Amino acid sequence: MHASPFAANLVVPAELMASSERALPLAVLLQRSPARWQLLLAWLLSLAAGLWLAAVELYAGWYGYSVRFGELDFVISIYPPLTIATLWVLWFGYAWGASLAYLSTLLVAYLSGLPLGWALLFACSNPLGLLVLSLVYRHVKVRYVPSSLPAALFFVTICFISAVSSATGSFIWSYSNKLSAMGAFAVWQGWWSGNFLQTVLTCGPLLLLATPAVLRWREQRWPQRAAAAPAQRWVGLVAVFALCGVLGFLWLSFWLADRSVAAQVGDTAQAWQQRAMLYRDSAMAVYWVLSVLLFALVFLGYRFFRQRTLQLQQAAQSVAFERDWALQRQQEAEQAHHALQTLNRELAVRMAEVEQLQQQLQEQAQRDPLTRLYNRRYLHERLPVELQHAGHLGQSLCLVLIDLDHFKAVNDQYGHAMGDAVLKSLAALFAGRLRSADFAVRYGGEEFCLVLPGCDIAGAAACVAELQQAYAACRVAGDNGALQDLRFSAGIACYPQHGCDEEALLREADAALYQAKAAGRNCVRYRD
Ligand SMILES: Nc1nc2c(ncn2[C@@H]2O[C@H](COP(=O)(O)OP(=O)(O)OP(=O)(O)O)[C@@H](O)[C@H]2O)c(=O)[nH]1
Repeated sequence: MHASPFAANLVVPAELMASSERALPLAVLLQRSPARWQLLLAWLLSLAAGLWLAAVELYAGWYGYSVRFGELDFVISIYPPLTIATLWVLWFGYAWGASLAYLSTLLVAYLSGLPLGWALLFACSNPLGLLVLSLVYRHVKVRYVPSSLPAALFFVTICFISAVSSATGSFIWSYSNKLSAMGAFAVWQGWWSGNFLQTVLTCGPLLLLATPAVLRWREQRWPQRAAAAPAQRWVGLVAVFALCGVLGFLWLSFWLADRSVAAQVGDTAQAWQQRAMLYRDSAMAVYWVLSVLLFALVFLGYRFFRQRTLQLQQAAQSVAFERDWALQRQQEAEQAHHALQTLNRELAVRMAEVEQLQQQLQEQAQRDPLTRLYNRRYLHERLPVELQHAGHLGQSLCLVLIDLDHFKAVNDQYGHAMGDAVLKSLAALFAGRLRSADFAVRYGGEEFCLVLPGCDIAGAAACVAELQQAYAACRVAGDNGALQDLRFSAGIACYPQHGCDEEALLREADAALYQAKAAGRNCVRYRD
């Protein structure tokens, strides 16, 4: 039995392995197992660590590195809870990391004096950026561990898109803190660049170092089923999302720069100078963002078409494999068919041989070997059938017993060979003179029996008389001389008048034969 191996042939190349493991649902916390407490404890410790680090920053009054970008001073903000939340998103799923990011940001914002309403809104910014990250990694087949160059480049790209997405929070911050447009622009630039650099520089190494151990720990407690096939439409969605984000980024960059100068300085020459400088600085930022975007789109497109190409190649391979497999099966079937035909032919030959042997055996069982006449067994088989047939047709049937006269003397005088020859010559006479419906049987040593269906006594007597004449005319030659004028006596019994069965008829014919012998031989007798 051949199993189609084409399914086994569909091996996904290593580089197309599912990028992120399937998310661990929050519902695992409801399962009755010690592992849920470990997980909850780990999550709470992560939250506490993030909050503690954020609080340290808050009270130390240090939010990141100050840099000068052209004429603009801004702080590349560092926000520790973001690193922890990103790792939770990638290792355990969006819900774990997003909830952690939201709660820590909410607390930090509230502690730093933001009104609760604004804080609740503001805390959505990082989960928004993480959503982009999570969506991309769940639906594009790239490993999130940056262990190879493509994976690392993809990681940097996605971190950038995620950072730009989450930087929307900077406007809420600026607005709620009543910062000028110029200040908002600086906060925003610092937010996304800090977010981006922090994620790449802290999460990247941590993912490389700790992912195997974390996943082993997770796998032991919550073994995963096979990852679902990624939906290709998400690739397009993510690309559109990124494009919209960056186009928004460009528009905001110029709008803020323009507004800041127009609002603060007015339409003077100094204002125009400041405006030109801001445009130049923004253009630089735009240049870098566009470069990254271009790279991201090219990379995403490359990955997408590579995946599609590989899938097509695999499909073509499996079709070719399936076709070869089917051809092979067909060849095997043809070979089997030929072998079967040869066997059938051999079987037919053997069957014919067996039939021939059976016929020979049957002949041997029914014939006398010396005279080739039927034997007594045949008479017992055939006579009842002939009697039944005669009864159906209302016809008569004669049975004649023949015994050679003085045959012993032949043997004694000329030898057994001559005796055999005499027996054979009489048998030949029967074969030549009887009708096709009649048959002759060698009944005993020198005794013969004739069965003549449809024949009455007169007909039988005439037949016997002809045979006696012919026999007398026979000349049988042997080594010791030749014999002529051979004689036999006969007794006739006729169905139905002398009997209706084999035994009665044989008895009657034997009695008649006895009478013929008694009457001097070379004659025929029957009862009228
Ligand atoms: N050569 C030869 N002789 C046979 C065969 N079967 C029987 N005999 C001989 O046939 C002879 C029969 O002799 P008997 O029964 O005395 O009969 P008979 O000499 O013909 O005398 P009647 O029948 O009275 O005329 C015996 O000598 C048998 O040996 C045979 O197959 N071949």
